[in-house]
Amino acid sequence: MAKPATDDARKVALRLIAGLREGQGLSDQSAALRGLPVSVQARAMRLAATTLRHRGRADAVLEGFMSRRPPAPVQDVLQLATVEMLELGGAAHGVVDAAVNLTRGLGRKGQAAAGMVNAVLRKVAGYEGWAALPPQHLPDWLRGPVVQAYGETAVRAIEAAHQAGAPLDLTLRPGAAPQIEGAVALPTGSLRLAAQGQVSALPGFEDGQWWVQDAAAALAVRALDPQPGERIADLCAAPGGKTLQLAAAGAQVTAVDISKSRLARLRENLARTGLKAELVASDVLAWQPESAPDAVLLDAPCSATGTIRRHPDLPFLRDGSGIAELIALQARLLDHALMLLKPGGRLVYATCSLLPDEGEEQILDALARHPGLAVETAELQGVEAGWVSPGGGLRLRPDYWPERGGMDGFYIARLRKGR
Ligand SMILES: C[S@@+](CC[C@H](N)C(=O)[O-])C[C@H]1O[C@@H](n2cnc3c(N)ncnc32)[C@H](O)[C@@H]1O
Repeated sequence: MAKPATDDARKVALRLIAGLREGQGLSDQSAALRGLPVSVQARAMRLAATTLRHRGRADAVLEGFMSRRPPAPVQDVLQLATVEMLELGGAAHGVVDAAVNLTRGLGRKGQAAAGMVNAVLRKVAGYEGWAALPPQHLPDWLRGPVVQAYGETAVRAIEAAHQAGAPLDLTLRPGAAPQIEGAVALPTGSLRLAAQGQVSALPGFEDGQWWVQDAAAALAVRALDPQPGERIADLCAAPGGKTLQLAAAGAQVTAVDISKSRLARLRENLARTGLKAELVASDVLAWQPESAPDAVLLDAPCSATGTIRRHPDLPFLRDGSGIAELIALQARLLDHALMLLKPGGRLVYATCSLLPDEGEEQILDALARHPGLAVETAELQGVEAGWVSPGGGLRLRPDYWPERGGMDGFYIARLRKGR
């Protein structure tokens, strides 16, 4: 008989997956986890995330054993059970029994489908081609432009990186050297851990020696090269990985973000690390500092398509319909940030997107709008020559460093304002 905790985790994982159809991402659904033992929460999250990472492959297997696709909640059960057996090595007997019970719990349609679920999953249990199935494709709205930008072979490698998921990267405070078992120093300076355990239990968390930040994200501040005492505006700052880097370098940081709840997380991060920054809750477009900053970091809101390794729900939540609006907002934010910056000052523009429209193209358009503005190629430790795009910015992709565990997709450009 399956353990009750495992059954609970499956039930919660299915609730989380169903929530995507209501537009709720995995991390938006913490209410579904409230009150459950931590182990069940962790197992449910892992099951839901793994199912989403392999959903397309599970469908490919299931299609071979069904003449018609069942209603969505039944398909969710089939996908979850398929991934549990073929990817996570769950014992067929327990997984199939649990899936049949979960299907029966879906009301009248579920009662009618239980026999089919039982029969199909017994066949799935004997399926032998799982390892050879290609990673699931990006959704069409994203795949098209990304294939156009990087080519089919690169996109397959990006899809493989999404399937593999992400390790845990830490940015160290200058001088910190925490002893974390299994941690490996990356060429760019971040520390990487393969295992995703409880972050707050790792050495150096309590005394703020480091913070969690993907290795690609950490390069935006390195490109800005903050100097002690410089006045730096960190625009779109929360939850603040980059604010912490700027403050740790000794800069006087003003961190601006429109979201009060995200700024509260930034405040917690500052308290834990003992680092200092002035926090401003405001729309960047309405913010006017008393004097022009020496440098600006603009980590603009974007499609976040570079973070699918860590957010496997994203392809199922978005349909690309909001991208044009985001691109227009990024351009307005960039113009405003340039207007605030002192003449001759530097500005780093960053987006965690795979789409050139939110990166390379955005900068080309800004250069055309602002005579005197120039892109500077930042020479950074550990950055490979092939990551520098023809326009001089850094194009980072999830398929880079495959032997090390990849990195988030990012675009980072350092600009110099005319005098
Ligand atoms: C990519 S995230 C920033 C991540 C952050 N820089 C870090 O390193 O942790 C984008 C942020 O932009 C903020 N944002 C979106 N539109 C904004 C606006 N018009 N003014 C200020 N902040 C905005 C969001 O609240 C979100 O926190």
